[in-house]
Amino acid sequence: MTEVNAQESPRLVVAVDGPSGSGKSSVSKEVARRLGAAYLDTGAMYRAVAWHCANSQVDLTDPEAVLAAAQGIELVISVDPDAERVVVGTEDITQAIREPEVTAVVSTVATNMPVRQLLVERQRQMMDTHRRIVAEGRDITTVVAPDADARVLLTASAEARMARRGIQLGGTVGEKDLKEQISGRDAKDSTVVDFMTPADGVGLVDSTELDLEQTVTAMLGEIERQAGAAVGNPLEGNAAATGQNDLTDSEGRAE
Ligand SMILES: Nc1ncnc2c1ncn2[C@@H]1O[C@H](COP(=O)(O)OP(=O)(O)O)[C@@H](O)[C@H]1O
Ligand SMILES: Nc1ccn([C@H]2C[C@H](O)[C@@H](COP(=O)(O)OP(=O)(O)O)O2)c(=O)n1
Repeated sequence: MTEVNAQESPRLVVAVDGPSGSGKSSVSKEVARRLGAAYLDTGAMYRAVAWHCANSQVDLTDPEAVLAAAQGIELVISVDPDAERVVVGTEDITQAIREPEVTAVVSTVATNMPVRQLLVERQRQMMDTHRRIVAEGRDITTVVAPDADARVLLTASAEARMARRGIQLGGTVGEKDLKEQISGRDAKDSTVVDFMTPADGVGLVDSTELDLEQTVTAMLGEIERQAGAAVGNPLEGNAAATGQNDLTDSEGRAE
């Protein structure tokens, strides 16, 4: 097996969007590992702002207060696909941002347009500092990085997405709550950005009938089709897993 060496490989920017539970995070992380690339979870940034608001008694119904909180946040987010880490100030909130209390309110942050502008700017800055990066979210293919070397919309049926999230949460969440976490949140989020249909030039990967490995393979095929030589050589290498990931700067300061 030949590994991808991030230092020698050409610059590569991959943008991935899709609805909740389509597999963006798990698939993009694995794709980043195999391409010797950094990984940016932009959803974690919206979640961090939501956590920060809740933690500092900011009124989430007041858009200006939420914007002020987003402007003042001291956020550090890792871009190593093997070491997810989100820190606000001195507090590690990697786990806290996945709690249902944050999931329930994050759309309030994500539908605040000035906050979006601010975070989009920070995401672009972070992406600029990495030669090879896979970034995922809802508006990466259309707003954050429309000029990316490869752009992919990852979808799956609502049933498949709900079933996956149910398993991921250990079967602890009832069907009604799952539906709100998946379809309810997507409905709110899609009032400000379209992540259900691919924009012009964006490839589509439908993972409904695929398992995780098959989805990674399909995604890598689509990236190779679009980005060609920038992908490097070859696709089957797993740089990070074999200790060959040459990311010298595994953190991006998002401020
Ligand atoms: N193609 C797939 N087949 C089966 N399970 C999948 C697939 N893609 C992702 N999963 C699982 O579904 C869950 C949700 O995936 P995740 O990557 O968190 O989605 P998203 O980031 O789009 O919300 C995870 O437990 C993940 O392992
Ligand atoms: N680029 C992005 C990324 C996420 N968001 C929003 C949409 C979601 O409700 C939240 C959290 O995103 P995240 O990707 O963590 O959501 P999932 O639970 O994985 O579906 O942020 C966004 O509006 N734009």
